[in-house]
Amino acid sequence: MSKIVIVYHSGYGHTKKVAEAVHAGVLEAGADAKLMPVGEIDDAAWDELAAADALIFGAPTYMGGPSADFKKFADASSKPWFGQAWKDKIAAGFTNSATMNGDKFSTIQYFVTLAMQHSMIWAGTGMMPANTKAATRNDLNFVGGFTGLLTQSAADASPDEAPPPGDLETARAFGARIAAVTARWIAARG
Ligand SMILES: Cc1cc2nc3c(=O)[nH]c(=O)nc-3n(C[C@H](O)[C@H](O)[C@H](O)COP(=O)(O)O)c2cc1C
Repeated sequence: MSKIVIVYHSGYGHTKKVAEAVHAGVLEAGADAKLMPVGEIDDAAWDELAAADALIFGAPTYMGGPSADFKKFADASSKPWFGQAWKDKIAAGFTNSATMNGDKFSTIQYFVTLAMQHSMIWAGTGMMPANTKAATRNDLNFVGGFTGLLTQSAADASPDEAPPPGDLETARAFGARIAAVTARWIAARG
């Protein structure tokens, strides 16, 4: 069974909701999944990251990039980077923010760069966007991420209210996809 760690930061709980939905999707797809908030990473957690087959990065978009807490984790990952401990693991990422666009892609692009520095294998959403006239807010992939999962939480909504159900369903499907990609990668690797 493949092991997938969702390593994320959430300042106010919205991105945590997304992380939990991604986690549920990974489990539903039959992989072993662990939620790892960046604030709780100790030596044992670094070992778990090194032992995983896939890492899914998650952070809210703050000021057009990943939150500082996530960046602190990324900087600390220079230690496994020295020995290329994450080489050839599957990598994927998600971000949540208040504005529909809000420069979310800068955060996803940062995750891709982080993954490439670690010599990981990036996997995108593999989902078509809901972008027709008939599309509604709770359709799968309404926010329209290809490179990474994008979700939106209204600025005045609590984590109980946002992101909306369609975005959380998209997060579950994303988790299931990354689990499927990881299973294929492991099988091919032998
Ligand atoms: C310091 C700060 C900067 C923010 N910058 C952005 C931004 O650049 N784009 C955006 O769409 N939303 C921005 N927001 C809104 C958050 O992304 C949004 O509230 C998100 O749901 C917070 O997720 P969290 O509850 O997991 O922290 C910002 C919020 C804060 C607190």
